Amino acid sequence: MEIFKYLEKYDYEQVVFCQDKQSGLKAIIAIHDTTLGPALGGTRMWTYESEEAAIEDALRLARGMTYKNAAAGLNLGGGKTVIIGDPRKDKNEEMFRAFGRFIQGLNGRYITAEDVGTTVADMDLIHEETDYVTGISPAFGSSGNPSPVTAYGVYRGMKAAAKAAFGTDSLEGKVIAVQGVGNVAYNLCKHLHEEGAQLIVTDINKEAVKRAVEEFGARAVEPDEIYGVDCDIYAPCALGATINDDTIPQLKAKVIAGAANNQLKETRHGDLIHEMGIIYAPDYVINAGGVINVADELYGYNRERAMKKVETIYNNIEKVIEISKRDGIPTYLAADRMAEERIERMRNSRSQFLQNGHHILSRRRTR
Ligand SMILES: NC(=O)C1=CN([C@@H]2O[C@H](COP(=O)(O)OP(=O)(O)OC[C@H]3O[C@@H](n4cnc5c(N)ncnc54)[C@H](O)[C@@H]3O)[C@@H](O)[C@H]2O)C=CC1
Ligand SMILES: CC(C)CC(=O)C(=O)O
Repeated sequence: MEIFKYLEKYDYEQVVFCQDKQSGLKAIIAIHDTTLGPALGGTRMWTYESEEAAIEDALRLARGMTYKNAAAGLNLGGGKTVIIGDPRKDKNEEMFRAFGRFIQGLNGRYITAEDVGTTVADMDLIHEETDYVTGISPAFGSSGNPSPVTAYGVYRGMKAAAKAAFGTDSLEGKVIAVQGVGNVAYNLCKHLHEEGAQLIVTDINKEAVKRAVEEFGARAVEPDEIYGVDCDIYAPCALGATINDDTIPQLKAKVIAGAANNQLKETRHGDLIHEMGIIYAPDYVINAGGVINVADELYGYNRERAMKKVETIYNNIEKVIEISKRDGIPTYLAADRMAEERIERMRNSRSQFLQNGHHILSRRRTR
């Protein structure tokens, strides 16, 4: 991988490699763009096939956060961390504390939170070493686990996309195929079940599938069968790149709306589904609920205020679909334009985020 060529192509600011032999920490912090403010994005722990795959994931996810935070109207830039390792076997206290010290060393340019493979308990360990972490336990005046709020935002965004496709935002009786029933999708399924949707689920974790079958009356299918099932809505809620050359020909859904980051393998796959008449709710617009929620901590967490902002996801999905129809462009492009326009507007009045010795997070303890 020609790293600087890649960084230049998408204009990344900084990549930090963190190594701590004692704890086994191997982490990559990618900071994409801090025009709007410090980079906020979660930490993913995953067993990557190669170091190159881990670097690529960190970079793609960090850029996604720049667009997510901008489109959500947050005054935050985009960054993300990946920790290389198996979250079921390789975690230890020293690892997250060492990672916390690396974050502290960035002096506020990057703020972390949960993502796949990390939990509130992990964030609490990071918090032992740095204030630049969100999604820690509510006992610290924090917002806790972001997944239920992400799920609520996805549910609202899915309704907005359904309205454009079916003429009503009611999901009653709609058949929804959910890929991955982890932290976010479990909570999403709860909302969908309560509204009377019929669920088809899959996961590589059999326990997660069993829970969805038992609690929501979902029908279970094998992981590779989910793309081709007869359904109204496909909700990708596992990992990225599931909308690709292999899966697109199998899709029967009229709407794609789910929580996963980086759902399109390549942008041309967004063009393809647009040509097929599928309404795609852009990933970083629909799954912004979690980051909106944790970002509220920067003002002293207020759940009511955070949830009010999460509600705007419905309008943002409507807006993106409107722009797509008006300009005859795919929704992913409409979302990119919306985010880029906001960053450009702010670029004129702000340069790189600079720490001024008094970070906004320092307010959290005083309330
Ligand atoms: N947790 C949050 O608040 C947010 C999460 N996201 C994204 O949403 C997605 C889900 O996140 P979480 O629910 O937190 O993660 P999670 O790890 O709790 O859930 C993911 C689930 O997908 C399953 N899975 C993995 N590969 C699979 C495959 N090939 N087929 C079927 N199932 C598979 C896993 O077994 C797991 O149950 C991720 O892409 C994440 O980056 C985005 C925004 C916020
Ligand atoms: C989990 C969120 C709090 C932040 C994030 O990394 C995301 O939205 O993907």
